[in-house]
Amino acid sequence: MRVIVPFTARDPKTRLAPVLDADERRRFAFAMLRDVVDAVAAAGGTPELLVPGPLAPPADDLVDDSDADPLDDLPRTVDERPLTPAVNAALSRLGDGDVGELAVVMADLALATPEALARLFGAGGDVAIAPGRGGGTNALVVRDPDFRVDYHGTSYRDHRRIAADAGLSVDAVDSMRLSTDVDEPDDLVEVLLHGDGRSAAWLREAGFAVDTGGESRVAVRRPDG
Ligand SMILES: Nc1nc2c(ncn2[C@@H]2O[C@H](COP(=O)(O)OP(=O)(O)OP(=O)(O)O)[C@@H](O)[C@H]2O)c(=O)[nH]1
Ligand SMILES: C[C@H](OP(=O)(O)O)C(=O)O
Repeated sequence: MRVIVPFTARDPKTRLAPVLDADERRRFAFAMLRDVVDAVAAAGGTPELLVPGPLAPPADDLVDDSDADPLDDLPRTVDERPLTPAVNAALSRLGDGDVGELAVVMADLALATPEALARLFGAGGDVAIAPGRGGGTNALVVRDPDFRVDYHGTSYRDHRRIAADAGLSVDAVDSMRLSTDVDEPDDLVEVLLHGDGRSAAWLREAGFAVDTGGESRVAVRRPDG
């Protein structure tokens, strides 16, 4: 399965600005991207980056010199357009030659595991969707050239409608790990609680910890932040 991973390092993760400065958001975005690329490859997928320009990954965030960067030598398509037209251009390869299916997996799925992704890749339907909490579309598999994406807002609902209008079947994949995209400060607690990759390690290194201190809902704290 070829797996497109859209990623931008241009002022990424702005909704995390209340807790991370611009350089930190960029580093954390790369840590999540590396986790996602590792999980996609371990699930048997072939990751390809979809980026708006050249990438300059922060090498000093790797654990040590022997820590191979999963981004090295990864195939990448550069498309300066916004997310939706860039992904649709990538999906237009469907039906060419031997490209019978393509997956799109967002780079902010810090909890994605090989098992969860393998379940998505093996799901049925002309379109298989892993919804995000709040109505987004965190990952999908497309097997029909008539399907097009329309991201942002309640894109899960929009994608179901687009598929229905084209007469395509949809399989929804119920997965806590794929439904957790890391957008808001509250999402960081999920990474600390359930993550065991570079993203969780990066947050701990940056001083974040789970805060159970009397709130009705658990949060994160960063004593020096
Ligand atoms: N290639 C490409 N990827 C993008 C673009 N915008 C967002 N992405 C990626 O799409 C995925 C979902 O991004 P969002 O969470 O919607 O946006 P974000 O820019 O990361 O975060 P916010 O600034 O908080 O909205 C992430 O993997 C992003 O890196 C874009 O314009 N081009
Ligand atoms: C990609 C987009 O992400 P969001 O903007 O909802 O985080 C979506 O799920 O449609």
